[in-house]
Amino acid sequence: MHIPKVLLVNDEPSSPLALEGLLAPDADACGYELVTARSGNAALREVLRHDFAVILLDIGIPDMDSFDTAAAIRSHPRSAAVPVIFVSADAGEAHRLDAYERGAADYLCAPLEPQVVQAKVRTFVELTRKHLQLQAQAEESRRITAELRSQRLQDLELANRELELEVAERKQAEQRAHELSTRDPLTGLVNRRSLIQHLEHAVASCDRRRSQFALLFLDLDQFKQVNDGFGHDVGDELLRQVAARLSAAVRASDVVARLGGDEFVVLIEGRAPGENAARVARKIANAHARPFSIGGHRVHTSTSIGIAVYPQDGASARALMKNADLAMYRAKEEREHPGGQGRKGDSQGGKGDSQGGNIRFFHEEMNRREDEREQWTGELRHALSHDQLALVYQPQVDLASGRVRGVEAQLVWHHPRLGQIDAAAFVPAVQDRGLLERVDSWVMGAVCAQAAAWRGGAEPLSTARVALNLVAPALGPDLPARLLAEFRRHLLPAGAIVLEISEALLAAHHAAIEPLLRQLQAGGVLLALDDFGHAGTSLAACKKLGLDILKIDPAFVRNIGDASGGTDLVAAIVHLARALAMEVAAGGVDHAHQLAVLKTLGCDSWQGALFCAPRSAAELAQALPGLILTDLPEQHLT
Ligand SMILES: Nc1nc2c(ncn2[C@@H]2O[C@H](COP(=O)(O)OP(=O)(O)OP(=O)(O)O)[C@@H](O)[C@H]2O)c(=O)[nH]1
Repeated sequence: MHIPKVLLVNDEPSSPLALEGLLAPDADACGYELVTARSGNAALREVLRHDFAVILLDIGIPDMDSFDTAAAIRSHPRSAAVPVIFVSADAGEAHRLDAYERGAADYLCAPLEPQVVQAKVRTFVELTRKHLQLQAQAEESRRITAELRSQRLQDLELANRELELEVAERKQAEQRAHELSTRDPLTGLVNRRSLIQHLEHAVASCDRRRSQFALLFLDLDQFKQVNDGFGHDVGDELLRQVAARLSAAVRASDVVARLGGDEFVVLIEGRAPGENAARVARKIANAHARPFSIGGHRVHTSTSIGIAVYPQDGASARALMKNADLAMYRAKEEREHPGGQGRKGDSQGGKGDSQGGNIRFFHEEMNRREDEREQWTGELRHALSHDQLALVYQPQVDLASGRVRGVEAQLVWHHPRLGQIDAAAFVPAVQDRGLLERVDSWVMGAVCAQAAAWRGGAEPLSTARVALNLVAPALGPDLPARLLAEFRRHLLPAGAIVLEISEALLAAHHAAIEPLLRQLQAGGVLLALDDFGHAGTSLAACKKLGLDILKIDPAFVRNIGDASGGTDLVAAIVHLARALAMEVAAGGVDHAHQLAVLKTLGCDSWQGALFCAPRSAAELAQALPGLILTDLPEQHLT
């Protein structure tokens, strides 16, 4: 704490007015400091240097008049408020009054009474101390106020920063929520919901401007196999890379969306959208021709693309999507069943084959076909539950012995309107895989039951193996279990049942099918490759899969003897099948000369109208004995 000072202006320490000796003991006791000046000028210098509690001014100081000194002290702002006590040997009233008028706080006359002087000085010292205390307190409260203000400012700044941060976070969260609601999380493309909005916007703007836009609907081919073969992560990465290639193939203004699974949509606005769409579709298909490199794997894929143009191919966003989807579906069918009857798209729809995919434009005809398909599907569902399905059997004859070696069961439908129709007439129109699998279950049950019934009867059916065909487009993973359950339920011996597998099914699902085939063979079911030569299956694949029987496509049999080398082709097939230790059977044998050639080539068995058209089980059992003895054209068999 600041120590109060007292200035003694006194020229002569030994004079009767000498103040030092008088105040020194009191200064020590009361805690103040004495400063002495021996002249008026010295006093002024001290005043400029220190703050004093009180000044005791001896009137008889040298070099300046005491009153002038007092006036000089009072005139300076630093010392104006310091009380000045005059000390004088002159106790005259006039002198005293003069001193008070010049601002003296007190006037002391000799002889000085020490206690009085000390008491007066102490009072001013005490006042100064109080004043200093108050000043210190005021200073402290100013400091606290300043600190509080600064603290408050800091708090405010902090609160402000926190608020700004919260606002930014909220904005980010809103942005994220917006992206989540409009973007597909896997690929970052526009999602289905957002695409619908883009479409509706495009519809409105085209209506206003009387313009057009095109929609490309894409679906990857055999994507499931990528998941099954390489794992879901590779499937995900393929989807991401496909998304990137799609985005790279279109302009920035075009919208690329992922609907889900392996389905994508591209929306193309601007001039000549139809032509543009075809060009973009080719570009996209070509972009799929290059393999994708994923985690050390080279993954091949292709895409089926359907194109619909607004407004001619659909009067609303929804209708356009449906029709582009339909066109895509046709493109896929065309790819999976090239030249397939009933599955081939309409010739007016327009199609394009690029290496990495198949492209089709929508045409109204497709809708008509779709309606037909729906009708077939509904009627087949009804047929299944109303006993309208049946099996007919065509014998398969051993070429060497002429005896019936087996029968092929064929599915027919006693249609209430159309009469009896073959499976080929309706199966391609039914897209409901689940329904087709239910039909297959029925076929498996009926064939096994019939085979078991014949087993208990007369030759040759009691030893004939019964072949069956499936209608579902793929062998489901549970198929072996379903077929073997029927097989065992009817106590059939190994080799009693032959499963005929189409080439198309084998080609499309080669990797996944192998363990299923092994399971069937292990359970005693023989396996035949149906209609060989139809879809270009390699014999190496047959060998790898260990198939038992190879059935030559009737189309090749029909060409036996023609000028284009049909016989040579059949000869080559028989030869190769022999080299692979497979049994060879021929289907669709309608003429005796075909049979003669097949025998010469070393074919094992045959079936066809030449011997017997497909018949119901009962009719066949009745007809067989006579057929074996009488109908074979022996002259052609030698
Ligand atoms: N990896 C991955 N697979 C998915 C995703 N969403 C759906 N899938 C799978 O994608 C497959 C799509 O089915 P489909 O289109 O019928 O399969 P596909 O093999 O391409 O058949 P086609 O289109 O007839 O050629 C199914 O196996 C789904 O499980 C996904 O986000 N990631």
